[in-house]
Amino acid sequence: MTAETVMSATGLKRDYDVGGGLFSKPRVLHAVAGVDFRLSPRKTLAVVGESGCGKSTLARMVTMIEAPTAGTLTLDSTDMVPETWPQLRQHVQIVFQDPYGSLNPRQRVGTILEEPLVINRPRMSSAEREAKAREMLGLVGLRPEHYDRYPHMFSGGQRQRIAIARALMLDPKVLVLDEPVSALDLSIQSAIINLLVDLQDRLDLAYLFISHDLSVVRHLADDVMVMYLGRVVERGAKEAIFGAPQHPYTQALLSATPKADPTAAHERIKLAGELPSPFDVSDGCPFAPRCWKVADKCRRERPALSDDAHAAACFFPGA
Ligand SMILES: Nc1ncnc2c1ncn2[C@@H]1O[C@H](COP(=O)(O)OP(=O)(O)OP(=O)(O)O)[C@@H](O)[C@H]1O
Repeated sequence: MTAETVMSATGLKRDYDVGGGLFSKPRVLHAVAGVDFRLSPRKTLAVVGESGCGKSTLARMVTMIEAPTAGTLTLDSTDMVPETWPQLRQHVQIVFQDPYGSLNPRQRVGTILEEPLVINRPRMSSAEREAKAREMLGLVGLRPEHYDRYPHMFSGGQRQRIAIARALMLDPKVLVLDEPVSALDLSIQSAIINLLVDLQDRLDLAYLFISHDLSVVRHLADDVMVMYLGRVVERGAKEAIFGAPQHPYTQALLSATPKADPTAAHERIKLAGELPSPFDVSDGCPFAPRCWKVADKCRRERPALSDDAHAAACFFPGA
């Protein structure tokens, strides 16, 4: 691993036993089915894909809420296993989609911000905690008097700023941003995205940015990982993914996103059918049932993802 990798995953898997009763065995659902990635300081890796592709499961493993079924996760070369979670957790913080549900309505902003310090920095004095909370309020663009207010007194965008400030209280290395602007009005989204860009720069943060919205990813990402049914089907630098998508699934996702240049020719690819049941994944390519390029080989064999900087798990990549 290079010194420039803050977090890495190798062969990461998470299975769930689903169903099962008196007369039937539970079935195994492969929510994340072998994912590799590297995250560098000051960089943003975007994870994109439809609902159900495994993004939230990945976020739960990375934030040490759930252990992987198989594979390894490391933070600064230390394995992230239940024994090391207590010492590593403070370095990986998460910002959720819903700024209304993620803040305790009965607590003042100051209390909300200081809670992680009360738990993780027991020797810090209350004056030091307050100073840190006020510093973070300023950093996210809020005012000192907001310290004493309650969440209901803020707009959605301001609440998300509070959630971001709380995530920064322990000086993390990695922020997991789980659809952080999806619940906000369009006009507020760009202000929050600009804030995230500014904070990354100032605080040397690495972002794992989970989103189904490619137009947001276009603004924030350095690298992009496209997931489908628990697997990475394409990954590469943002410019490569947006400029020359190789996997038919990525092409379909992109064709449904407004273009940076609205005058450019642009044909929308309609995907046939819904995301299939995660139980019905065959030995072949998981995307085969919805793919317009499908050939016999795709139904029999699963295409691998190469180690190339820009790679697509497809037998017929490209236009
Ligand atoms: N605790 C669980 N028990 C059983 N199945 C689960 C559990 N958590 C997730 N799954 C299943 O794993 C698959 C991936 O789910 P996940 O929530 O990670 O996807 P997602 O891409 O984050 O979707 P969304 O954007 O809707 O949250 C889905 O088929 C889901 O039903």
